[in-house]
Parts: sequence; C-alpha cells; structure tokens
Amino acid sequence: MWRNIARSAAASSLRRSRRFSTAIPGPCIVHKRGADILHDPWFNKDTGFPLTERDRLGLRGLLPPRVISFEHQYARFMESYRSLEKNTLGQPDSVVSLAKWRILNRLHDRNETLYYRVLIDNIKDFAPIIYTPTVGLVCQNYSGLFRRPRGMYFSGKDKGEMMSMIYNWPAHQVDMIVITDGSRILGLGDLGVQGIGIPIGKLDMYVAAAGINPQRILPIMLDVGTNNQRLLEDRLYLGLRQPRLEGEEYLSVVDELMEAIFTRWPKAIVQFEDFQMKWAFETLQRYRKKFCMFNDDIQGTAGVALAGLLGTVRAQGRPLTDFVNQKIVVVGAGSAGIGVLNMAAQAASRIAGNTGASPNHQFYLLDKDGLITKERKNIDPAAAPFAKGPGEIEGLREGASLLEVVKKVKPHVLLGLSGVGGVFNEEVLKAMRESDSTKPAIFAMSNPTMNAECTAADAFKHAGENIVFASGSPFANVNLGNGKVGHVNQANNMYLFPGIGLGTLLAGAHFISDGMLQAAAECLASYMSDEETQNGILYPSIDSIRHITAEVGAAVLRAAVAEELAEGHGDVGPRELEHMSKEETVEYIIRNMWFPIYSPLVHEK
Ligand SMILES: NC(=O)C1=CN([C@@H]2O[C@H](COP(=O)(O)OP(=O)(O)OC[C@H]3O[C@@H](n4cnc5c(N)ncnc54)[C@H](O)[C@@H]3O)[C@@H](O)[C@H]2O)C=CC1
Ligand SMILES: CC(=O)C(=O)O
Ligand SMILES: [Mg+2]
Repeated sequence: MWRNIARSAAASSLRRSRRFSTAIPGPCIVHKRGADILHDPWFNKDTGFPLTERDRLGLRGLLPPRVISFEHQYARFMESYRSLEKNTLGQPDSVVSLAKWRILNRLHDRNETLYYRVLIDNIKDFAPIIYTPTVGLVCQNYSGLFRRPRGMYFSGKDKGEMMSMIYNWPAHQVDMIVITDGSRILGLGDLGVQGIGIPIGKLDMYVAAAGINPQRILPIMLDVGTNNQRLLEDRLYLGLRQPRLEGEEYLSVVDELMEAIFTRWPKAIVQFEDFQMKWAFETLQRYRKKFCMFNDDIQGTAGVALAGLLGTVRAQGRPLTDFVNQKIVVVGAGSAGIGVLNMAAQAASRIAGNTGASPNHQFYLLDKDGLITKERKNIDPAAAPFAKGPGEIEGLREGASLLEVVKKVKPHVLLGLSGVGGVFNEEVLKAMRESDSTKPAIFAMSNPTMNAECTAADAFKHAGENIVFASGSPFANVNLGNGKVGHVNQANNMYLFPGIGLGTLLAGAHFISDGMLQAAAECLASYMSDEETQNGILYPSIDSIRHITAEVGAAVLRAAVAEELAEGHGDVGPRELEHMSKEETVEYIIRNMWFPIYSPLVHEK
C-alpha cells in the first residue's frame, strides 16, 4: 500500500484541476410561507426570489421590487467585504478579524446558500476566519458576541429530558454532528459553553469541503459547567455557573445525549471535538464500537500528522521504509500528541513488516514536566507505551528539558502539540541545526496562532533555510531573500475529518474502524508528488479542499467496503459500492456533494 504513494501522487496534480459539476437543482420542499421564509436562512434568497416564486410563496410586497441575481448578490457581498478590509487597514489584528467574522456571520444567519457559496469560492481567505485562528477569538468572546443561537445546547440540568429535547431540532434528517463539552478549546483551555464556536466552525468546513447539506448538520454544545474562574465570574457568561461535572455523573450525561442522538438519527455520524484528554480517550473507548463516532483531535490529527511525517521522509529523498529510522520528538502528551504517536507506531510496525521489533524505539515524548521516562510517577496509561526505559537514552534523565532532548537526540522531526506558544524557542530551534536529517522538520501544530510552538519566520531564521515547516494555523510563506521562499504547510485535521465523515456516511458504515482511518491518512500522504515534497510542500493548498475530501472520502468508503462494514446509503446498496472502481467511487462521492445554488422552492402544507 505504501508503495502506491509515489504512483498515485504523479496523477494527483491532474485530478486536482478538475472542476466540480453543478447539476440543475431539484426543487426544495418548504413548509412555510411569506415572512417565515425570509427569516429562515436555509430557504431565504433575499432579493434573489424570482417574481413567480414571490407570488407562489406569498412574498409579493415583502421585498423591494427588483430581482437581484445570485451572481450579483455574491458580487455585492464581496464588495462590502473588500471595503471592510480597506476600512480596517492598520487596526489591531483582533479588531479586523472580529469585524470580518461578524460580516460573514451575519450572512450565515440570513442566507446560507449565499454564505456557503462565498465560503467555498474563497476558502483560503475565509477559513482563517470561520475556523482557526479567528474561531478561537470568537469562542473567547462568545457570550458578548452572542446574537442568535446556532445548533443545540444541552446542559447538566437537562438530565432526563434529552430524549425529548432532541426532537426540538427542526430538521428531520441529520447526517453530521460535531459535539464539544468546551473543556479544551484549541490551546485556549476550558471555555465552557463558549466552545460552541468550534462545532460550528468544524461543520462549516464539512459543508465547504465535504459538501454535506447544511440542513443536515448539527453543532452541539454539552454544557456540564466550567472550571474557568474568569468565566464563572463574568456577568455576561451564558453557560451553567457551576464547576464541571466529574466521574460517573459526567459520563451519565454524555451517555444520555448519545442515546438521544442515535434514537432520533440512527445513521448520523458524531465527531467529538476539543474534549479534555481524560474524557477524549474515555469517551472514544466507550462509544466507538457502539455508535458511529470518532474523536477528531485523537484520530483526525493523527492521520494528518502521519501524512506529514511520511512526507518529510520523501522530502529527504529517502524511501518510505526509512520512516522506521526517523527520530521524532513529540512535545505534548495530550489527546493529540498521543494519538499521533499511536498511529505513527502502527505505521512503523506495518512498514517494518511486523518484525516484532519495538516500533516506538525512535519516538520521544515530552509533556509539561519534560521527557517522559519509565521513572515517571503516576504516568498516564496512554503515555506509558512511549516512555523511555533507562538504558534507551544515555545521558537523558526523567524530566529532561526540550533543549536537552533536542541536543542529545538530534531528531529528524520536532512536533509540537502542547498548546503552548513559543516553546520552540530560539535555542531549541538553533539546536535543530544539528539534526541528523538533511531536511529537519518542524511541526508547530498547536492552535490558534498565538499558541503555535513557534512562528514560521522564527523556524526558518533559527533552524535554517533547509527545514520543512508546518503549523496548525496558517502563516504566510517566509521570504528567505535571494528570491527564495520558505514554504509554510498547514498541518491541520481539516484535511481529513471532512473526508472521514463523508466517506463513512456514503458507505453507510455503523462504526469507524482503524482501517478506514488508516486509509484516510494514506490517501493524504499520497496526494503530493515527489517533486512537491522535495520542495517542502507536504500538504495540498486549501483551495483544493473539495477534491482532497473527495479522494479521502473515497478511500474511507473503499476501506469500509473491504472490511464488509459498508451497508450502503440511500438507493445505493453494498453490492453496488463493492463494484465501483476507485475512480467511480470518487465520482460517486463528488455527485453526492451538496453545492450552493438557489433551488426552486415548492410549498407543501
Ligand atoms: N493542528 C491540528 O490539527 C491540531 C492541533 N491541536 C492542538 O494541540 C494542542 C494540544 O491539544 P491536546 O493534545 O488535545 O491537549 P491536551 O491538553 O490533552 O495536552 C496538552 C499536552 O501538552 C503538555 N504541555 C503543556 N505545557 C507544556 C510545555 N511547556 N512543554 C511540553 N509539553 C507541555 C501537557 O502536559 C499535555 O500533555 C492544542 O493547542 C490544540 O489546538 C489539537 C488537535 C489538532
Ligand atoms: C484543529 C483542532 O482540532 C484543534 O486545534 O483542536
Ligand atoms: Mg480540535
């Protein structure tokens, strides 16, 4: 399978330029009339309602007489967006970012078709606003910014009521749900109910990248309290003013919500997002065989990081079998860091041909207390497999600092998932110049931008121009002088979670297996050509996110078919899925992507 990587990469640039077809829209049934339609962002077309539709739906007289085309509405929005950019020039970044978020959010609340069209067409400009980094700022200020609710809010006070509450959601069908308890929002910590911005942003990416119909997505906030004292004292705070539920009390609330969700929508897929580590692992283990769910921070991140790690081997011009010899230092032993090491260890064993040799020999794991060794007291069971034994690391003690580890190990890769901005400081980055790799890789994956382990500019300045660099939030490419450019990759789980969700949905799989996740990672790893990786380009541009997602979705679907987990979706049964070639599967996925165009609305009582 790894052998296929180079071959399929060669064809990938061709596939990427493919345009997405937009079929003539079928009618959309609406059970409302008149002003109720104008106030519903799923159906509203603003001034775009044709006159005949205005007559049929009781809208005549409720809008100015002139009909404005979709293209004209689009141009008008982009014009106001560009003038906002001009008018806020020179103002602090946070002010500009929030102003941009507000104008997009107002459109989201008013007219979803137009909103998703501008999002899809301008994803490179708008992803940093609706997703990381600005979504972090929005969550920090959510109670003050709140104007209208979006998604559903369940709280610890709703115990016993969730089964009936879930029926308050107006859509009959829901395909994709993203749920958080707000306990670890990006690298910003416990933000309680304000964390709802994350499921909203992730689901926006589902619509933009995977073409999930926005009427079938559902962001959920499970508010079990917060341990953030500042929020508890904030008079504007909109969540429960109590410490977080713990232990069995906590689990019983999550159990009840999961039962309610899958009772109403047995075929939905649930993505767990930004749960603190103990609950991230516990809930994944508790639910993954029972419900169709995955944890994006553990499993999505792992696949994206693995694709990047394999890319760094190719960047060095080495065969993939060399992956087992790469020395990888992971900084951050949380849900993301340990998820990455687990998947990297599995890949190393596969590549080594399951020789039985210790697969994590070359991995070094640090947390806030430094290097984790077997001498660590109360070691977390999830970190234990990666703790170094006394004989393995001569000259390095339990709790050794990052600088000591980098100087001693001379790693090929330094990967940060610590949530701590700047831990890859000047000394650490300079020490990476002594790396045993010809192209040392630095992955500063923590979000948002302020929490990145280092900036792109500092990485190239201190660690040298021949590094490969990736960050979780976007940075601009770095001008290295003499016409040279330091390429900045965005190593973010956005490259995988939309395809994992879409592939699972169209497969009709009842759970998400390791094989499906592995297929997603391998697909991303094979997306770039050898030439691109050797130029330090490990991930595709976000501009091609729909195409990447189609490929990843197809890989996930085919893995589900191969494991006999696919039960089919809609009219397409498991037999038909089985008979689809790889190309036909990609086509099938693309055909099932929703694309924002105005559909004729047909009223039904
Ligand atoms: N780029 C991406 O796609 C993703 C990025 N992340 C980012 O990763 C970060 C961590 O996420 P989780 O693992 O879920 O959090 P977590 O809270 O479970 O783990 C954080 C870990 O970092 C360690 N740490 C804290 N301070 C440290 C220091 N000074 N030096 C070394 N280690 C230190 C902690 O001990 C802990 O082991 C967040 O900032 C998040 O935004 C998470 C998922 C995906
Ligand atoms: C990207 C993401 O999932 C995180 O930073 O938590
Ligand atoms: Mg996350």
